[in-house]
Amino acid sequence: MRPQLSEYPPIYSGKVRELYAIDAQHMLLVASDRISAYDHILTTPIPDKGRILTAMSVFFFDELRVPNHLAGGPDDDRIPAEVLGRALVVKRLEMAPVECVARGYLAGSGLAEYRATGTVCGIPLPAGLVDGSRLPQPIFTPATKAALGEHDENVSYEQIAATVGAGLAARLREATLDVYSRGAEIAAARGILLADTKFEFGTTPSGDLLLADEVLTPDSSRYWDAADYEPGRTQPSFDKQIVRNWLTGPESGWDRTSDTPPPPLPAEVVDRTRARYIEAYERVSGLSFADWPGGSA
Ligand SMILES: Nc1ncnc(-c2cnn(Cc3cccc(F)c3)c2)c1Cl
Repeated sequence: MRPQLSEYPPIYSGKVRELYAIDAQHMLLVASDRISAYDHILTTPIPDKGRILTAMSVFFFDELRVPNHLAGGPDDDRIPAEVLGRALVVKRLEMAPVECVARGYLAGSGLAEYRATGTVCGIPLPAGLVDGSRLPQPIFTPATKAALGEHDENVSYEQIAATVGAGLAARLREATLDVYSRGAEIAAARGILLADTKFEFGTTPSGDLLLADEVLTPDSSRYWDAADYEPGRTQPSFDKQIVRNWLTGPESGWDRTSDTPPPPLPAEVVDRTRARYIEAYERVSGLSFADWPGGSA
């Protein structure tokens, strides 16, 4: 008999995820069906988004064989029925206060910093790069965690070393670049470019460094379709472009420069977006989402 979610004290609620306490050593990490766009959490959920992104994290945890915070499988008895398939039992860690970002391509805040300074997080890059340029090799571009609703602040490696110590900073950089490179290689072989990603790591009482949080999902990474890749413009998001186009198109009646919240999404946009998340999972993992726990079936 599975416990009720209400038996677990809530610890933290993020934009699209929640964290609950199971016991002194374990937490429940829950992914919702909420989707955010243009820094707004949309009122319309994408059915199964939480389950699909949980399945993606589990695929990469398993495939990349990285020491990680998982304390059980996706059907662990401690997972309440109402969140089965979109929740994971994880070991409670001492989280490093660093957003560990790896970039293989230039986009977003990295592009903005490059255009202003020719560097990203103090790392000099070749001249002449454009939006979407592939970098000569992936770079570690850490950020400090921002308050809910704020953007993370890119910081230099030296600043991270000053914060967490040279030893842990080196371990974070090495693990970040290793996991990103191997994950990006798997995805690229299946036609999906992981342009960048954000990891979180934590340590156990005995000092082991474990990969935590979500891993190489479309919420923590930029997913681009390799077939549409064309440097020199903003690349379309594999999973969010349908929503972005509708919100900024003539049908939504929404002005993203206004302070008004985005309108609800039409069913067709929701359905196509759900299909894109499933397509991303099945292409990257080679697995069938139909086999994943939870859901109405
Ligand atoms: N294994 C761990 N041990 C200790 N703390 C964390 C931890 C804290 N914060 N976050 C980010 C987050 C993940 C999901 C839902 C949220 F609401 C927030 C993760 C983890 Cl994953």
